[in-house]
Amino acid sequence: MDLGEAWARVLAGLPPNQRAWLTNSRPVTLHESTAIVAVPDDFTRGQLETRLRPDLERILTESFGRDIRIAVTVDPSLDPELREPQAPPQPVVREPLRTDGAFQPTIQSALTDPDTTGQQFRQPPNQGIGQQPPAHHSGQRFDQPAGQQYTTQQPQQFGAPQQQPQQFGQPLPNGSAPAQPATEAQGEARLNPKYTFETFVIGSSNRFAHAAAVAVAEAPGKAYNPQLIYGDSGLGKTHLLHAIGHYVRSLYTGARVRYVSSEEFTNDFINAIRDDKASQFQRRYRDVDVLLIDDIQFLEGKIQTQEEFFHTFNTLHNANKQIVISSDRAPKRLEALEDRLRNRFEWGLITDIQPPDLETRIAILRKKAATERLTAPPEVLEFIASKVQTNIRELEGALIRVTAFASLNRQPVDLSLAEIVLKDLIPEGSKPEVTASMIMGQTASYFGLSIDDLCGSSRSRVLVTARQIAMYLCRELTDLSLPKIGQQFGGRDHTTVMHAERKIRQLMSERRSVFNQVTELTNRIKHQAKQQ
Ligand SMILES: Nc1ncnc2c1ncn2[C@@H]1O[C@H](COP(=O)(O)OP(=O)(O)OP(=O)(O)O)[C@@H](O)[C@H]1O
Repeated sequence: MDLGEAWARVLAGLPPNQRAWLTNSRPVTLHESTAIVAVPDDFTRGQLETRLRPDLERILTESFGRDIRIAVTVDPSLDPELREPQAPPQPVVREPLRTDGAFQPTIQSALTDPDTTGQQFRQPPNQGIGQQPPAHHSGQRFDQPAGQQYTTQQPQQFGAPQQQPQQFGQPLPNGSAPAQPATEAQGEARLNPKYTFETFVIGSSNRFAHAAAVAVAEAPGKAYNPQLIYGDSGLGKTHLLHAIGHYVRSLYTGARVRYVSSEEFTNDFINAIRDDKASQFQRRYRDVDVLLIDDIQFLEGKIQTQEEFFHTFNTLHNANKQIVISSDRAPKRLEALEDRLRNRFEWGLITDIQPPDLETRIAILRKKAATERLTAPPEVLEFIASKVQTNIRELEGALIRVTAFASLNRQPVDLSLAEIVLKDLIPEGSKPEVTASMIMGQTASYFGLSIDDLCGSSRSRVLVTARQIAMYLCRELTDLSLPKIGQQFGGRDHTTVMHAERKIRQLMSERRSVFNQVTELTNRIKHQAKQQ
């Protein structure tokens, strides 16, 4: 059965008062267990997401013989009143600019063979894994050099009236400059300039999440709301959240975008209560057009913060503002989160990211090497990609180690050198768990310091380096988030951890002593983890 047939059963199976809501709706596509349905306006979407959802999902589940959930997207062109009665004949354009929100073709064309009717997502032929989606993707070409896609020459005004879809950002000709300087984008929105769609490598493991993220950025508040991206640590969730933020800001002038980890949200909330600044806090998170909230699992068990986030969510959702959430688990498995929050997450589109396959890992390394100006021949990239399989952060870390070692020794990067540097990498799967306290303990004893020294405020040179190495290793060897690592080191801010990571990466290729210290410590820590 295809989605069209199943949808006919839905229409036949509903009572007339419910069926009326579906008059101008359209089933778009089925991806795994998610049926995407387009409706003409936000009000209808609200009805489908709440009142009609149980019946729709029941009939679809019966039709397909497996659990199906719906994700509802707004496509204003489905509104009969907005259709042009007699559109003048148009010349045939191979890659038309979309003016109606652009989200369904985006997600569909990114995932389907252009020659099929698009009822099933599947990998397009001729498309190498790890490459960009087809050129017709949302009317833009994807074979342009990095930095030239996803940008517009004249960003559109944000908050255009809903019935005027042509006001939404239209991807404009290629090669145009970003609408806003990176510094501004980094400021209020707090976005990492490196995490953009251009630097994100697409493979079968993340294609759906990526396509949905592009769709959401092109039509914030309309395409899918909320979008939830889940997957294991280091697979690119944060990267996608930031990429959405950048792209929205380049498409819509004045769009208010805010990225926050849920730990920061929690701390901010606690401080606001303490300092009696609740209304300031609320303005910060509610007066935005796009809220990107990372690692939502940290809200588990935090009742008051969940309550506050629930209201933030409702305020934004009611005002058709976009919410994008990341989590390390599917919402169903966020057991210590209140039902009403979990339930709201299910209103939108849930997308997962899986560990990348070998070709995608190689493509990621190739891109990383190009952006960081690291030189490594293909066989070395393949070797690294075959050694590190489940965490992209570790994959990048391995590349940095190999190239840093080569530069220190003034040797070319080749296979034998890579084998030497990575010989101690323990095969994944049997990977023992490394904890922050192990790293801190080993680092402290290696440098003849105490844990208190690492957590304290002394800025002597040895101490600063030791502290930064320990933070770097926490980043590389554990799944801890930046704020969590900051907390371990005497409640430091997450930006301090980011700085430490950058600093040590740099020092490793400049100072042999630092490279040796990091390597030696890694071995000791992994050895200890194996013993336990
Ligand atoms: N598909 C990809 N293409 C290019 N780089 C990627 C991709 N996926 C992840 N990365 C890189 O891998 C690193 C880790 O990614 P990121 O921090 O987004 O992971 P995460 O899923 O948010 O992890 P965590 O749950 O631990 O926060 C980043 O440097 C990111 O740029």
